[in-house]
Amino acid sequence: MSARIIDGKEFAGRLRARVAKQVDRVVAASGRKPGLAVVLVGEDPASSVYVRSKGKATLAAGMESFEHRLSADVGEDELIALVDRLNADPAVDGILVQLPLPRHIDERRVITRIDPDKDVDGFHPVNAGRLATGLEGFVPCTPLGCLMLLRDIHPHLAGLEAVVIGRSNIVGKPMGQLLLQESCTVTMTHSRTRDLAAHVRQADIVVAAVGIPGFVKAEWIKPGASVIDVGINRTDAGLVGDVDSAAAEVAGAITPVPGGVGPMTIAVLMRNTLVSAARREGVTLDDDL
Ligand SMILES: Nc1nc(=O)c2c([nH]1)NC[C@@H]1CN(c3ccc(C(=O)N[C@@H](CCC(=O)O)C(=O)O)cc3)C=[N+]21
Repeated sequence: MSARIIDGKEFAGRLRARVAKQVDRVVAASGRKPGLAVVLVGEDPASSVYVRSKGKATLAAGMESFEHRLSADVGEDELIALVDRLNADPAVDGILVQLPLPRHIDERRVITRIDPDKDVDGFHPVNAGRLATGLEGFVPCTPLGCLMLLRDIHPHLAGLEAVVIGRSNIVGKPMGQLLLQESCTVTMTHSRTRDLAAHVRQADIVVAAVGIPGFVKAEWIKPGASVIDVGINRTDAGLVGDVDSAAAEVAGAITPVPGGVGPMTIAVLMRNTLVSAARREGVTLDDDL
């Protein structure tokens, strides 16, 4: 049996189209476009590529893009001052500070400085707390994109066994919260988990976010399970995920790398920016976002 390949790129394209359609409502109500500010410190090539594609997607959705490129040796206080200006700027609905930051900058200080109601990345501890307690806030783009793909495959997620591999604040932890909110039975696994294979074998849903190429073996996957591969690893063989490619022979559905979760991350960023603008302007949006 061969798995259904989940076309994240196509799904993301449709989400972006729904976002673009509703941007007009904010424009009509407020006389301005939703605005996303992206801050890039330094010139890491991969980060530059991501920032460029975020800017392009923002403009394509009919929103305003503000790009701030700072040199790698910028002082922490200067970065904080920029965040303060963006917090105070009424044209800015969303603020994204591209991670990772150079080592001399305290990432937590920068993230916690962002106004939680402009934190379209959902990285601020206030938004993590809102997610954990079921309050309205911003959910990190990658796990929310994964959930959208999973909902498409499983109209009834309740009661399914979900195994999350990886416990980062950016993917693993919020992914676990989202699946729990959907009434899945969630197992959080990580580098210290004993007999990871035994956990994965029980799973109807596997979300892999460890950053190690081919870490999740095909033999671990329960036949027919849905596999979401969050890994984006650059190897000599090109971009590869965290899941062994042979898993596509066992799974019921699986996301490819590239073309799976990555494009969803950017589409959800557009969605979160629109939602932020709508909240700030008192505009109602359709619930197909
Ligand atoms: N504050 C912050 N927010 C982020 O959301 C954030 C970040 N920092 N730092 C870096 C990671 C990485 N990230 C990706 C976005 C899109 C693709 C994507 O579109 N990937 C394409 C391929 C792109 C390629 O060829 O490299 C795909 O998987 O098909 C990948 C990775 C967002 N990140």
